[in-house]
Amino acid sequence: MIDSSAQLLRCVRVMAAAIRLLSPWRFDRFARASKAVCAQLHSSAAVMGASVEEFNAAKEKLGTLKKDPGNEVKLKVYALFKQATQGPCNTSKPSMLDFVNKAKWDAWKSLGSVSQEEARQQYVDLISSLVGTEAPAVAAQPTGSTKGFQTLLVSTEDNITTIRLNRPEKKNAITVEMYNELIEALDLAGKDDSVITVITGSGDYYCSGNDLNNFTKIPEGGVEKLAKESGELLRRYVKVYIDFPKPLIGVINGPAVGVSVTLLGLFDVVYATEKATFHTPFSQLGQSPEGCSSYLFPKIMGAAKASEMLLFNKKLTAAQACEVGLVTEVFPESSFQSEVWTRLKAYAKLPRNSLALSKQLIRVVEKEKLHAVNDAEVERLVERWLSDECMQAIMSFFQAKSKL
Ligand SMILES: CCC/C=C/C(=O)SCCNC(=O)CCNC(=O)[C@H](O)C(C)(C)COP(=O)([O-])OP(=O)([O-])OC[C@H]1O[C@@H](n2cnc3c(N)ncnc32)[C@H](O)[C@@H]1OP(=O)([O-])[O-]
Repeated sequence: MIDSSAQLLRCVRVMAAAIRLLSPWRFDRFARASKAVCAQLHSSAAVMGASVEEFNAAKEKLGTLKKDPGNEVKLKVYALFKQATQGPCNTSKPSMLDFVNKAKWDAWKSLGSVSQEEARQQYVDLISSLVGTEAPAVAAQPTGSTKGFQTLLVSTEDNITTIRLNRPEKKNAITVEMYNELIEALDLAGKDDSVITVITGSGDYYCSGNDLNNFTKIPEGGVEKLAKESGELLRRYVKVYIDFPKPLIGVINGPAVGVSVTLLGLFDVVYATEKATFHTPFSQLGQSPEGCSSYLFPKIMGAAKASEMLLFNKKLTAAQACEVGLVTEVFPESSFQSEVWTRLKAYAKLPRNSLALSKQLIRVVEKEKLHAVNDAEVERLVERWLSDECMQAIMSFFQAKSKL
C-alpha cells in the first residue's frame, strides 16, 4: 500500500527504470505520463503541510505578538493548534453554560477531518500573517516585486498576482490612465505563472468608481468624440474581465462605488471587510449600468434586489451584499487582511491548470452572452453621457452639491 506522495514518487521512478529495460518505445510514453504525475505530486506535496520545525517556530512567534488579534482569530489559532497536534476533535462537547470551552471546542470541531499536516500549514500561515500585520501596514499583504505602473501596485508572490488600485487620496477613482493600466495588468496576470489574481484597493476605499474628471477632458472632436472613446475604453475594460482565464478574487477593503461594484459579478470570489459598502448610483448620475450587471445582478440576486441597486441607487452594507450573493464572505475589519490572505495563500497552492480549467468551464457557457451584454450596455451609456441628465449630474458633483 502506498501511503505517501514520497513513496508514490519513488514507485513511479522504479517503474520507469523497469520499463526502460523492457521496452524503449513504451518508456517514452511512460516518461511523458509519469512527468505529469510527478508534477501533480510535487504540487500536492506542497499543499500537504509545513514541517514540525516550521510549526514550532510559528508557535514561538505567536508569543511575540504585541496586539491582541481578537477572539475570532485566537479561536482559529487554538483550533489549528489542536488539530495539528492531536488530530480531529475527539473530546466531548462542553455544556452550553461553559461558554469559553464551548467556543474553543466548536472551533476545533469545525476543522472536521483536516489532516494534521494541513492544519500545521494553516497554523504557520496564520501566525506569519498575524506577525506581518504588526509590521508596517502592508506587510501582511504581498510584498513581491512591483511592476512599473503609475496608478497601480502590481506584485506577484506566493503564486498570487495582486493588483492594488493606488490612488488612495482620490478614493481610487479610475482615471483613463488607470483603466488602461488595469487592462494591461490583467492581461499580464492572465498569462503569468500565478495561480490566482487578486484585485484590492489602497487606503480606506476599495474604489469610488469612474473618475468623474474623465468627463471634463474634452478632446478636439467635442463631447461626441469623448463619449465614443470612453465607450470603447469601457468595452475593452469589461472584456478583459469576461475573458479572464484564471480565478479572479476581489479583496474589498472598503466602500465600493459604480463600475467597481458592477464588475464584481465577473469575479469568481469576493471577500469583503465588514466596513465595505456597495453603491451603484447610476440614475442619480443620469447614467445606466455597465460591467454586465444589467444581466448578472438579476441572475445573482433576483430582479427586485437588482433593481433596488441599479435603478434606485440602494447602497448595500457588506452583510447585505453577502446575503444577496454579490459577496462571498464578510470578515471583521480587525482580522480581515490576515484571515483573507491566509486563505488566499492556501488556495494559491492548489494545482494551477486544474483551477484555471475549472474556472473556464464555469464561465464559458455565458461568455458569448456576456460580450453581447457588454456591447449593449456600452451603447446605452454612450447615449447617456451625451444627455442633459448626465451632464447636469456631473456638474453638480463638481459644485460639491451631490456628494453621495
Ligand atoms: C465609465 C464607466 C461608467 C462608470 C460609472 C461609475 O463608476 S459611476 C460612479 C462614479 N463615482 C461617483 O459618483 C463617486 C463620486 N465621489 C463621491 O461621491 C465621494 O467622493 C465619495 C463618497 C466616494 C467619498 O466621499 P468622502 O467625503 O469620503 O471623500 P471626498 O469626497 O473628499 O473624496 C476625496 C477626494 O477624492 C475625490 N474623488 C472621490 N471619488 C471621485 C470620483 N469618482 N471622481 C473624481 N474624484 C473623486 C474627491 O473629489 C476628493 O478630491 P479632493 O477634493 O481631495 O481633490
